[in-house]
Amino acid sequence: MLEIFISILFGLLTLFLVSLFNQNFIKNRKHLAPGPLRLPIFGNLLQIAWINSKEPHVALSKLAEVHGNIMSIQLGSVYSVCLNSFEVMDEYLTKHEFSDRYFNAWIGERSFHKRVGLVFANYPHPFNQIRRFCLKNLKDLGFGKREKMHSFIQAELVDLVNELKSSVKKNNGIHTFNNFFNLPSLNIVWSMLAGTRFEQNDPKMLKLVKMVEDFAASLSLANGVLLAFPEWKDWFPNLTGMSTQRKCFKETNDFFQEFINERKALGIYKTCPENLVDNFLREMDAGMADSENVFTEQTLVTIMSDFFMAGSETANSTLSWFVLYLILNPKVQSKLQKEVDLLVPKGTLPDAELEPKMHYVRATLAETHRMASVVLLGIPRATTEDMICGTFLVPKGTNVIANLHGIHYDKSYWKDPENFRPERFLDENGNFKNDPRLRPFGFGKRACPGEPLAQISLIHFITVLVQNFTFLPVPDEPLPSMDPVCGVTNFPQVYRALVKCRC
Ligand code: HEM
Repeated sequence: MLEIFISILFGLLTLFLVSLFNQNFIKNRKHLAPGPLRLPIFGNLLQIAWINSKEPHVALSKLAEVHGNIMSIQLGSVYSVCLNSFEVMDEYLTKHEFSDRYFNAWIGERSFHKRVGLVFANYPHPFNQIRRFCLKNLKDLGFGKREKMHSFIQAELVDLVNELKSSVKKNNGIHTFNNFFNLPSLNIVWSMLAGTRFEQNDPKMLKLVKMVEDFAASLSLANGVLLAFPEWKDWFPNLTGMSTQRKCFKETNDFFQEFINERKALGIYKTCPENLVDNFLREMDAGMADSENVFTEQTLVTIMSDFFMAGSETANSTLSWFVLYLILNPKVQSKLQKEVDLLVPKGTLPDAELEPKMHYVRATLAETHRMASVVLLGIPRATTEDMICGTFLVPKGTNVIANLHGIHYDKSYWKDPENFRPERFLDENGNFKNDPRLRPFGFGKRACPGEPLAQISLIHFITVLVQNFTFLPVPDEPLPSMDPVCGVTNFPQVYRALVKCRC
């Protein structure tokens, strides 16, 4: 019996060593970027988990200190390259050859198992066509223009202030921040797609909020393993969170399809289109005869889902971090209130002329973006052909990870990255100064198309929040934790605050 056991053990050990040797030395690795030793099956996943299982971006930054800013990482079966400095991201992510997205069977679950939509559209075709359509629509519908945005956002802000006031009144001045900014963030994206907003407590809106929250909750690290082992989604659907996700994808896609059906039945889109969906339906009709037409209903459903997933979670997370930073940095909060009180009369919003004068508000937003780095590792890119980076080969189809958190926490540049210090974005005269190394919205052709919309709405939210409230720690409770909850976006843990109305 013992002999059989020893033979099996010996066999397994030999298999392990052969595989280890093959993975690291036999395959043609000598031209590839350096990286940590790959283990059989898991590649580098175990090392990443060993270094920091809760914050993989921190583990990648640590590994990059040893292996360099262009580093090979084997994520299970997926060969990847991780970029870790501003210089390499600025040089490579702006190139055509780095402008595709990594796509696998897991990612395809949300988009009819096809590369339709915008976020994962194949580069350059149909990406160029779809992106051009989306940008033109954002522009034509007024998103990105301050005056137009003003009217869209106003209603969200009024509701937000009332909601917070009534919550603190009910709870002796205490509010628990848990996805509090989800609803207004979703509503802004919805008004872009649909041309209208939902009223508070509209059952349809509440359903949509729940779907997006369930989806975000399902994006745990256990679920992230599907990036490395997409086939596990069918082998272990419950363990990997795939079952919940499938339900979310179906519900959200059905929701969008229902709206598209309503617009089609209404028929207004043919004569006077009112929103992005109407404009898309027109493109669909115009291209009916063209077999190459990329304007299909599945593409439209996926674009809607893309904007929801990409636009609402990010704004919700940024605002949640912003309030938390204010609680922990009372001096910043009073400086902000001073500037807002001076420039923006109570009950009004900053208009297009005032906004450039709001130096401290803009600096605080920039510092919030830097410190929160809500899209920690970007959205995975892929190379369209073999590329030489420095002296290394990055083969065609490589999954490329951009460690955006790494560039925002680079000690050699920011000096004290762990401190929340908006002043780093002010010049000697107290004027806001942008920093090219602040890259929350990414790089190049695939950079975030929602940036103008996000920036304008965030400035409005910040202004109204400090205009109306002061956020403080809850007396006799430990300070809220800065430890993040990492999924695709980076969230603060649920926290409580003492909220004082400034009315
Ligand atoms: C705080 C707010 C936001 C942050 C930090 C953020 C960040 C990002 C980042 C890092 C990327 C990947 C860029 C790259 O690959 O280089 C991205 C892509 C994208 N974002 Fe945003 N985003 C925000 C808000 C929004 C909003 C409001 C929308 C829509 C209304 C949006 C829609 C998208 C889309 C569609 C893409 C994919 C673009 C493509 O692949 O061509 N985002 N975003």
